[in-house]
Amino acid sequence: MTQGARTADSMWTRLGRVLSGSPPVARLHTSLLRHPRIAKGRGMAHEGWSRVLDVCYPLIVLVRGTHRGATQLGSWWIGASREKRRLQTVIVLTCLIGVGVLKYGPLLLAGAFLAAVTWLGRDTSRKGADPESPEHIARLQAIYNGLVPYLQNGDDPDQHFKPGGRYRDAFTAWQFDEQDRLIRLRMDYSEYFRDGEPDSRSKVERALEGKIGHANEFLYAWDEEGNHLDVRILPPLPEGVSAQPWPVADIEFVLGVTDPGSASRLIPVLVADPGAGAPARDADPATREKVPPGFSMAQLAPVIWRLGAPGPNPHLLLAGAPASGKSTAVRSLLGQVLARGHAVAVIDTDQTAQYGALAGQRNVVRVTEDPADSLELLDWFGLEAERRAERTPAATARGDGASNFEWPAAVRADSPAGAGSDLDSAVPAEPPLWLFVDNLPELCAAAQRLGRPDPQDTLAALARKARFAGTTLVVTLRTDQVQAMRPALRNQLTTRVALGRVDPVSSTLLFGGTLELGGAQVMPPGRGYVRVGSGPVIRLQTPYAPALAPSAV
Ligand SMILES: Nc1ncnc2c1ncn2[C@@H]1O[C@H](COP(=O)(O)OP(=O)(O)OP(=O)(O)O)[C@@H](O)[C@H]1O
Repeated sequence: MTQGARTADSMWTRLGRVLSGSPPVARLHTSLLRHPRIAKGRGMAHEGWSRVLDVCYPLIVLVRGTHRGATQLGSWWIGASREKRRLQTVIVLTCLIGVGVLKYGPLLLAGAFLAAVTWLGRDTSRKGADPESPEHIARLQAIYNGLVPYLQNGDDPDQHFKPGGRYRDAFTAWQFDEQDRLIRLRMDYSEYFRDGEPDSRSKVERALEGKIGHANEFLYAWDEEGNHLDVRILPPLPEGVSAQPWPVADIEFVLGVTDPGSASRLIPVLVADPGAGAPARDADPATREKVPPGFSMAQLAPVIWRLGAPGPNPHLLLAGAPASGKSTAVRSLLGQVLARGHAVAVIDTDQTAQYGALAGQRNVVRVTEDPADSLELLDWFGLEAERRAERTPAATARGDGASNFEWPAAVRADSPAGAGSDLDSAVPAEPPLWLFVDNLPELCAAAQRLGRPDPQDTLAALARKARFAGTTLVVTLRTDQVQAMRPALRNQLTTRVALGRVDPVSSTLLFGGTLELGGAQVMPPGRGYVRVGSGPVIRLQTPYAPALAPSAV
């Protein structure tokens, strides 16, 4: 805030205090101040007054300097003895006259006077004071104080964190956004702090979240070599985004939306206004022109999963906490896949009947819930991928005949023969084929119960072949089950999504590095993180996709 604005503010505050002496006047005063026109007028008056003060600032400095000089001269005159005063006055006057009679003497004297009064008139009110605003100082100091119990170390020669210390002893950089929210904080800590131990880090991260606010999301970058912690505090991503026809290329699939800074482009997205009820799932390009009531069109950053021919990241691993939105994300993807005429097979060993509405739809090869049927479908998929890999790759990759393709009755669940017989029969010209496995550990447990080999080996082999067969795998599981997953399969599923909170171990397995994610104790459904191939880890909000007929997705 400029000095002018501060002065104007205190003027209004004083006036308010005088006026608000008695309750009725106080009420009138408050309601007057809150009146939109008066508030606007006050804002304009503040602005105008601070501009006037800014323009007149040099004059103010000169007047203040002259005044301070005159005051100092006055006190010298009163304090000095008569003889001393006389002698010093004669010396100074002689010097001034001597300089004044020189060629450029008057100019020199005027310059010296200006320099002296400018120096005397300088703003000394904040000399040595912290340049941050008092509100920011209070917030940063509160965060510092909250970290002291976890980061103080008696052996630290720099004593970055100590009771009674100042936030500047440890914090090296911070940033507030236009809404005055802290969005970045960088700090140094003792070299003796055990930053390699997840437990120690976790305590610091939870303390930071407690002090900065659980409503935010946090990205932590621990620099173990340099003993620095860089924290990024991110605002919530937009909610109310539902599955809709995304304006993207045919080889692109939208996994959700992210921060504008994390995407290379923005696209128009229909967003439900808060409290508008169910998201507009059935919005189509025509309604984009005319936004339905309760919705607005926003330019949002999409998370794009690009599937080329063959693509570098053709398989997706979707991990998430219970009820974090895994099946919903799968449904959103299924809708996009089917809308492009691709074929899908779904294994839902969870038996949640989430995908029941898909059975019998065009290009839905089969939806299985029964473990034996699921394993059979997996076997068929393996043979089919092998057969496709041996056939003309170009035809498969292009998806020639995708829209007119008829699946043989043998593999369709809605046909009488579809319950398992002859699944390995040959299939003619083909659209790209997808296999969705919702809840992989359930399928593994079922295979074990039936005395069958671990499906993870089959899936890993399938994933390797799939690059040349035009097939794509999408596998979901709970985040805490990522550790138990076979690396051979995990390494093949290079597009990674984690919904909900992610513990440090799973985060490292899914996203690598020392990046740690934290934030709200309860994240909204569909909120998480994503990394496509070797790209950066970015935030993700998946679209809402209710279990309806996929033709409307
Ligand atoms: N992107 C989203 N926007 C709004 N609501 C969502 C979103 N994703 C999921 N939900 C809601 O969250 C709830 C749980 O979703 P879902 O069943 O997809 O989670 P899940 O992780 O598959 O659950 P489970 O662990 O039981 O398999 C549902 O009520 C769903 O409607």
